Amino acid sequence: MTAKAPRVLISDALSPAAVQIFRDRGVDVDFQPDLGKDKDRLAAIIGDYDGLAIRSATKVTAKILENAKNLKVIGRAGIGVDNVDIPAASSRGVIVMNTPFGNSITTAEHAIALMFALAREIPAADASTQAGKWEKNRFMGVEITGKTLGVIGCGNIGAIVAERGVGLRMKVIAYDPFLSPERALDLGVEKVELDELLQRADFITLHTPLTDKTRNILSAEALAKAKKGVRIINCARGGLVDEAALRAALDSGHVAGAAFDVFVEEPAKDNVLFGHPNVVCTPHLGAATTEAQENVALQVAEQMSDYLLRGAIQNAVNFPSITAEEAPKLKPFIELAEKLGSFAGQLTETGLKSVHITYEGAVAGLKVKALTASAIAGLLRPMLQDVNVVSAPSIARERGVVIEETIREAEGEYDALITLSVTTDTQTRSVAGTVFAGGRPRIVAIKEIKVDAELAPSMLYVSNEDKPGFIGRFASILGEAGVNIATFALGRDRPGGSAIALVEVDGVVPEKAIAAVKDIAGVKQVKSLSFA
Ligand SMILES: NC(=O)c1ccc[n+]([C@@H]2O[C@H](COP(=O)([O-])OP(=O)(O)OC[C@H]3O[C@@H](n4cnc5c(N)ncnc54)[C@H](O)[C@@H]3O)[C@@H](O)[C@H]2O)c1
Ligand SMILES: O=C(O)CC[C@@H](O)C(=O)O
Repeated sequence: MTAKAPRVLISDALSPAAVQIFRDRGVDVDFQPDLGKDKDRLAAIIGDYDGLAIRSATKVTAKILENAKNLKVIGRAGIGVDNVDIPAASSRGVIVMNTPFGNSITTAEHAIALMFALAREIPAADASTQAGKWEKNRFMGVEITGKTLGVIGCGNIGAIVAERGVGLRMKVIAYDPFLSPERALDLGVEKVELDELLQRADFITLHTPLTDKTRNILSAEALAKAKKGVRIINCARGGLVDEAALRAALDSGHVAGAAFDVFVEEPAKDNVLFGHPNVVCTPHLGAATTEAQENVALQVAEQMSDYLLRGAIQNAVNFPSITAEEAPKLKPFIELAEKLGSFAGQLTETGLKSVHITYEGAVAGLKVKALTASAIAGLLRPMLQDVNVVSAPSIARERGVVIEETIREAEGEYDALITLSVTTDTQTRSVAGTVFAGGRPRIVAIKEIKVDAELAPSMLYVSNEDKPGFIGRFASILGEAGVNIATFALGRDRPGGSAIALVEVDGVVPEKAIAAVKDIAGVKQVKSLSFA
């Protein structure tokens, strides 16, 4: 039987190149470029799709996600993912990926274009000339050469703008707390604090994401500190500049001009900046070139197909990246991590406090974040419904569970070992496993007692005092209950000490038989486990 092709909905105006990529890769694609504007219709049909490819018009809200019963991945053909409710997507296990570089050059070029438009009043001069006015004396511009360009946010796009600024013989200064001195040197920019940038810049260009820290980074107070006659360009996100305060600063002449591609409210139909003679506006065109749109459309279609067809994760904002080459190597360890988590989760009866996962040997070189997420998903699944590898870490964090990882060389007899220690209100329990040849995960220690067992769909776990007679009595209880024992793994810390048994059984062990096992002298805990 051939597997059903995954279905992807494109709900914004992506380049048709994306449609072709999906088709070539064997993904069933539905291209509805205007759907993003119709949230009710989107909510009505989203349940039919495994993937959703968007630009900025589609708003993926928690409500849309509630209806997205089959959704596995959202792909943003572009950079900003502020139109996606990431926590809601994560808690539903939906991967959200973007294309961080495909439109950077284009957007940087738009910022430079707007800088020239401001410096030489090109839009107003164009309108006047085409109106037959020939106002040669009205439009007196400023030269850019030798001026100071202040870049706020020197990441992908800011760095390209900075380099172009240096090429234009400008003095470039940058404010970005995460810009290293080495990178600043490489780019030929001077790293400064925000206040210094405000005091020195003739042009300010913004290139940060919109966060709680950057919202209104150019507030009324900041604008007041800026050099008189400054010109401001925003091609990043609406909300980085206080629009009303900027209008006041333009009206007073303190700010000489502003060029905005992005606005607090979009589509911007009626903005406080509109109508000012020294303001230039474009309708969020930063990424609007044929080249950039092809780049991001191709990239998002490739990334989404890779995930849906091969499990590879690239540029996800809510999960570590896994390449198509890594995916098959990780697979058996993901299964192992999830089973170790499930083992601990099924035995956990009191509140979880912390989880410590140690990766030893070959497994330490793999994407341990993905393995940790799998272990946490396995751990939480017996307690919570609908938890998966994407949502598990955030659910655990929300519940105050501390998650720690240790990565080290192999210390014992296994080339690769994962040890999961779970601390609850009452105890710490550890379980360790490895992957044997053929990719089969096996448990090799429980509570530091050596065992060797595969985790089968139906199992019984028993911990007891190591005393003669236990095995005979145990086997006859199961025999009397008509339960067949498939495999039997035993371990103990020392003769007469603590012992454990992991027993694979065919079918379900009746409660009565479990109660009878509990009554065997020296038995401390008996639990039916399922690893379906
Ligand atoms: N207009 C458009 O069409 C368009 C197109 C693409 C990207 N964008 C937007 O451009 C912005 C930049 O994109 P990018 O790809 O360069 O992002 P990026 O993540 O590569 O760079 C952002 C930079 O901002 C810095 N930063 C973060 N917080 C800061 C703070 N408080 N103060 C100063 N700097 C801070 C970061 O250190 C980083 O270097 C984003 O908001 C993105 O959504 C707009
Ligand atoms: O898709 C667009 O046109 C805008 C893209 C831009 O805002 C981005 O963040 O990549």
